[in-house]
Amino acid sequence: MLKLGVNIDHVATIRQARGTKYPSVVQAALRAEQSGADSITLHLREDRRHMQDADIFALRPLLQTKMNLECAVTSEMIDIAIQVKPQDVCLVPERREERTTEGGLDVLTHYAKVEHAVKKLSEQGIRVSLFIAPDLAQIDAAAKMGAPVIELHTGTFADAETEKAQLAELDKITSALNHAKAAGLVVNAGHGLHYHNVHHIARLPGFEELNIGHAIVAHALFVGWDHAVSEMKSLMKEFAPR
Ligand SMILES: CC(=O)[C@@H](O)[C@H](O)COP(=O)(O)O
Ligand SMILES: NCC(=O)COP(=O)(O)O
Repeated sequence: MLKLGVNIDHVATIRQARGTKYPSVVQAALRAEQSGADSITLHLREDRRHMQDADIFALRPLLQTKMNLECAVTSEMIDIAIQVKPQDVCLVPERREERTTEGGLDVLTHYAKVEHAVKKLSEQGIRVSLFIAPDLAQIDAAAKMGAPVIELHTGTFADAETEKAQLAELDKITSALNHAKAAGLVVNAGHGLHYHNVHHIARLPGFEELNIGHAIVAHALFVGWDHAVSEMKSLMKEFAPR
């Protein structure tokens, strides 16, 4: 069954806007799990604009499902990940001045560095995922370096302004998914997925998990957190192949 990873970064964004103790990311995570989340995703950015180190350490023993920690390929982040020991670490690209994650991790250009990180985390029993563009050469490099999981960046698909552009991106995602499955990889997807576009991705056979955050946090303002999570889960269930 297609799984939902709920990304709670932007619950922390609201908290950090005022430097308050609320809204609680722990409460958000636990209630997301009760509302159907199969895992909790969080991104510890180098600039700590939303999630803080203390959040990650507090959440780790409390989560009932699993933690998918997203982080850049830096020695600081790899050391933190090894201390926290989440079930999954997803290595992502990061530019300090970006508004959100732009594009996938270029594992071809940074092959040696990423391979080293995959090895270090895997030795600790952490399952490593690489957040990459739907690009066959990137997938081949991910498989070659021994990453067991990839997450396909769906941001270009989500941002497409015409149906033609959206379909072209969907074709790329479909080919990438099939290519990665044939290479024996577990394949996730995420970024920019919303209640109005998730069906295109959920209906493709082969994905293990979709990671969705910003749209759920935004929708929760109007329908409440529990409902926003369960509505996304229901939509995915409705469209996922049986
Ligand atoms: C890696 C990814 O796609 C998401 O975790 C996203 O980065 C959420 O955090 P930002 O919105 O800060 O990019
Ligand atoms: N890896 C993608 C993710 O966790 C959620 O991204 P978004 O839904 O906040 O765009």
